[in-house]
Amino acid sequence: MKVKVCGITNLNDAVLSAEAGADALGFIFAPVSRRLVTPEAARQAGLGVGPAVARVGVFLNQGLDEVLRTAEMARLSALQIHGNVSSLYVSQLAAYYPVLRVLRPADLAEEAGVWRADPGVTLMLDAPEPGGGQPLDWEALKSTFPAGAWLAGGLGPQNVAQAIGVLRPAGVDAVSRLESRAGVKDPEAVRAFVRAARQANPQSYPQ
Ligand SMILES: O=C(O)c1ccccc1N[C@@H]1O[C@H](COP(=O)(O)O)[C@@H](O)[C@H]1O
Repeated sequence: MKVKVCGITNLNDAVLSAEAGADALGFIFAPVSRRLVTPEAARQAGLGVGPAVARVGVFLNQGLDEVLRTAEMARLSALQIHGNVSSLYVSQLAAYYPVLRVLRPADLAEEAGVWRADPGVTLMLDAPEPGGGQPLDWEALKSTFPAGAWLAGGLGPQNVAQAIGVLRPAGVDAVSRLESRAGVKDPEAVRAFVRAARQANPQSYPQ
């Protein structure tokens, strides 16, 4: 299972997250975000942690050209795509980068099946308001959570093990509960989150 620490805005937080054992760092380019980062800052932070850590750019309803130009400038290794976009849009991006396609629970029935046979697109379930720190109803999602999907939404050191036990996601992702303030990581929260995710045993919660 992969662990992503999102909302990275500086080299120091990138290094502490990588040293804590994160498999992926998230850089948010959605203009509405309180963790908005420039491509240059993302490039410096992402390249500062070496080749083993994925550098995921987060986008929300942004044009294809803007996404691809930003990805190139920031030296991203993958794209996380939120928003009301077409499957053609996602497929066009997936021709250049591995894609995490973020869906809300309400979107699952309509869109989850589209990507089942596409290895270049991985689903991630998140709350309707991304970056809001609101957990999903994991029990309610048990019957529809797609195999191989990642999970986000209000995850932190205190609840990630339970979420893993209920849904067995292929990856977990968090931002709000890992910060001392928007855009700045709390080192101990990051370390505790990665540790809790790594130690979680999917068999340890009654199914
Ligand atoms: O965090 C944001 O500001 C944000 C803005 C626009 C799109 C995505 C954003 N964050 C993503 O939301 C998940 C869940 O956040 P949280 O842990 O519930 O606060 C986060 O991992 C980002 O990928």
